[in-house]
Amino acid sequence: MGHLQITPSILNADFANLGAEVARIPGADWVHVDVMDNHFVPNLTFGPTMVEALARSTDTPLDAHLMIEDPDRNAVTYVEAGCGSVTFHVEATRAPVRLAREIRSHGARASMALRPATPIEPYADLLPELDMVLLMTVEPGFGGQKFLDLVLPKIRRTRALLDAHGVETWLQVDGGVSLETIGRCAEAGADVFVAGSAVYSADDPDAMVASLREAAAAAVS
Ligand SMILES: O=C(CO)[C@@H](O)[C@H](O)COP(=O)(O)O
Ligand SMILES: [Co+2]
Repeated sequence: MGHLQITPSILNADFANLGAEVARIPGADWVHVDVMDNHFVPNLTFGPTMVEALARSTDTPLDAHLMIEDPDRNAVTYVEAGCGSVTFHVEATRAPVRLAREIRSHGARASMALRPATPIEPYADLLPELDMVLLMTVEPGFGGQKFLDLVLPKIRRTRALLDAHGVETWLQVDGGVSLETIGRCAEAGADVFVAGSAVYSADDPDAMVASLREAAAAAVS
């Protein structure tokens, strides 16, 4: 397991002031940008032009979560826009190995996301091709949803598969992560934590980033 990282999602931030919103979380390891196309999920956010502007506004690396159809066609655009990590959904791609290799060859970390009901086992042999696996702990599409405890066994099984492969692949969880739920995720084996509403509904978002980090560390100490 790598060191514990906190990756705030700007989905619940003020979209009219994104540069300023990101400046409120200097303690974040990454900024998580949720790209939604209104096809793969029933919500629409922003595309590469916005992401590129955001990348210029901060030194914190961007972690793009692509909830789009046909990521095979568009994922590299987000590397070119300045993202240090690009996550595609396995349910949306025709060729996950080719896509992961393409993202890596353009210089970004390659990551693959699974919806809550998608099992990890069919993809076990792909893990060495990936820098990160993202397990969704809500149905993708919206911030502020309730954490799905039913994903916890899959987090444990994914951690066991990663350990069995002996790879450095990070294990990210996304959806409903808060002070109340982050300990369960860490204890199950996650090491990268996306938190949207928990961070941006806090009076002091950066203090919440620190508190989340402490809560995750306490669960595995
Ligand atoms: O990808 C998604 C939602 O589809 C997430 O990144 C959420 O935006 C996280 O928000 P919270 O569940 O933490 O409020
Ligand atoms: Co996300």
